[in-house]
Amino acid sequence: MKTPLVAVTMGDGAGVGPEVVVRALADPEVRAVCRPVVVGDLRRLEDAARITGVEVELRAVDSPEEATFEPGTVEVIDLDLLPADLPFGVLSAVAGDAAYQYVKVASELAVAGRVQAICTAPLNKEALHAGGHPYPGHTELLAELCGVDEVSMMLSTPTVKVIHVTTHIGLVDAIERIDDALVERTIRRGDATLRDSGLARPRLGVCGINPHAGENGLFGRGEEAEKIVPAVERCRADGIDVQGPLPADTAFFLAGRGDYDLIVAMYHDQGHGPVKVLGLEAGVNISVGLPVIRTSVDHGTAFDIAGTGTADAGSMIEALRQAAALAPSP
Ligand SMILES: NC(=O)C1=CN([C@@H]2O[C@H](COP(=O)(O)OP(=O)(O)OC[C@H]3O[C@@H](n4cnc5c(N)ncnc54)[C@H](O)[C@@H]3O)[C@@H](O)[C@H]2O)C=CC1
Ligand SMILES: NCC(=O)COP(=O)(O)O
Repeated sequence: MKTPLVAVTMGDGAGVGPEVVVRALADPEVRAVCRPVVVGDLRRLEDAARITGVEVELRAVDSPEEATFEPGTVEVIDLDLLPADLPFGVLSAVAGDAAYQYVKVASELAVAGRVQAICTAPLNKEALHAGGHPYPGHTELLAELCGVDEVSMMLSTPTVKVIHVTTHIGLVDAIERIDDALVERTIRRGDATLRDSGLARPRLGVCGINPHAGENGLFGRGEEAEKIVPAVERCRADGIDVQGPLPADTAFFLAGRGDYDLIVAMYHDQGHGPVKVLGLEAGVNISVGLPVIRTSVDHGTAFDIAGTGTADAGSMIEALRQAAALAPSP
């Protein structure tokens, strides 16, 4: 049986993306579960292979259909957008624009059904903006490229999974944006995703916004009662096994203990903080609500170590595995 075709975007060429891509695609376990085609810059990937000491042959192809997936070979749709002397670890508009172009090509391939999933290496949001693409991140960019209004970010680790009600907006704006309808849609999206992955009755815990989930009105301005309780009640009435609002720290403690399959976090750092404590290699970012499968590393461009050959490819390897697991049959 054929494994899924996965378009792997190289991310920001000045970051660790090229290094984690070549490392991950040389991993026999990854190659056993998917047929990867990189969308990026061939020369940059050759630099990364040299720096990391990974022995692979990099080969340009025009399309996924042309790729042969021979062992020891990594095939690349070479957009050739980066200057040969692009320094590692330095933010640039040219690398930000290139990162955008890789995602655009990968999403076109996925929407057309020519690959079964996208797996993204990290882009730098400031570089993306400098390159003329003012998206908060991949999630919002892919939503637009795929013609979808709302997508949720899920972080998946073996210990805990988190879906976010809001992500890339300021904290004051996030609290303003959260309402019961958005909380309800996020709970339903998270529940459906876990059911699709084979869990018959996922157990969800929903975080409050304020410390101690407001402690019955002691902290905050009643946001839990207004924005979260009605959503939880409607979902429970429909048979979803969801509890909350819970104090966020308690929610994560309980999830770590095994009481919940999925935590619903209200804002970016509420969900990301606990996941990052588990280690960079543990986390995979999954976009929930796109018409295509997209997974990603859960770390950034790491400009401080880019070009040194020390970047850990664990998150990229796990992101590729999960892309393959979630992808429809080719
Ligand atoms: N999926 C994506 O495209 C993501 C992109 N970003 C973007 O990356 C940029 C930099 O973000 P930061 O907050 O500095 O986080 P970062 O994850 O790039 O770096 C934080 C720390 O983790 C280390 N680190 C990161 N990845 C590593 C790896 N694979 N192996 C070993 N060490 C690693 C770095 O060296 C640094 O010390 C920002 O523009 C951010 O928006 C951040 C997260 C995800
Ligand atoms: N903190 C995760 C992150 O910023 C990644 O976002 P995205 O690029 O996957 O939208």
